[in-house]
Amino acid sequence: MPELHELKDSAEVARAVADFVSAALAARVARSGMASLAVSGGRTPTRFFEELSTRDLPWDKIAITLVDERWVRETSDRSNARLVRQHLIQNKAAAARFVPLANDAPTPEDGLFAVNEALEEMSWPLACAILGMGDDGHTASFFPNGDHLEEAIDPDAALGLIPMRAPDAGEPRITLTLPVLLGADALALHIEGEAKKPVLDKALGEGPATEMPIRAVLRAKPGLDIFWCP
Ligand SMILES: O=C1O[C@H](COP(=O)(O)O)[C@@H](O)[C@H](O)[C@H]1O
Repeated sequence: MPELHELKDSAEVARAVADFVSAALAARVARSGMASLAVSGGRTPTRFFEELSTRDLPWDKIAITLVDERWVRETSDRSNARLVRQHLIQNKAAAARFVPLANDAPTPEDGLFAVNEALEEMSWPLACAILGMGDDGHTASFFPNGDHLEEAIDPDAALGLIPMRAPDAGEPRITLTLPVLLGADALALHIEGEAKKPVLDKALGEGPATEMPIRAVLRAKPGLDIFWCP
């Protein structure tokens, strides 16, 4: 069963997730001298990003990337990188190195090589990864009916980063794959709002992971920490 942390409100969740991330980053820097964090985009993480950005951490030894990205320019308000720059790479965390998952190439396929090269400069495996979840049960860019979904949620996936297109994904996407996320020292799911609880309950039930891809994570990591508030 997952470890469900039910918090009062968004501010409490932000503090709890920031505590979780800070502990993982501090432990890894103490052990290895540097650490990497992968965060989600979307609407949920803003407050958590702002809280984390104020924490006393050795930010100059920390690299931050995303678990997934929409293939748009950073000027777009759909850009997850834009969200990270505006709300996380601020305050004390301004000293961290941010490695975006998108570039100016016209498609994720065209940009993949350069993104992989940039990611290689980070320390691996991740010290921490924070996932979100959409109302359709997608996480990262593991979308139902995604053209590379089966490859992305294969625990033995050969690639760590792959493009993804799906009918409900909006833009073309790029996403870290399941084994990269599972390899993190600390992995958690951060969700907020009454509407997400029944989605989570359904995901914890039976059914194919391709229908609700968050199941791939819940099943591979049964003790997953889940942070939620109404
Ligand atoms: O498109 C995305 O959506 C999910 C969930 O976002 P939310 O707006 O419901 O919080 C997010 O985790 C993912 O990173 C993002 O690309």
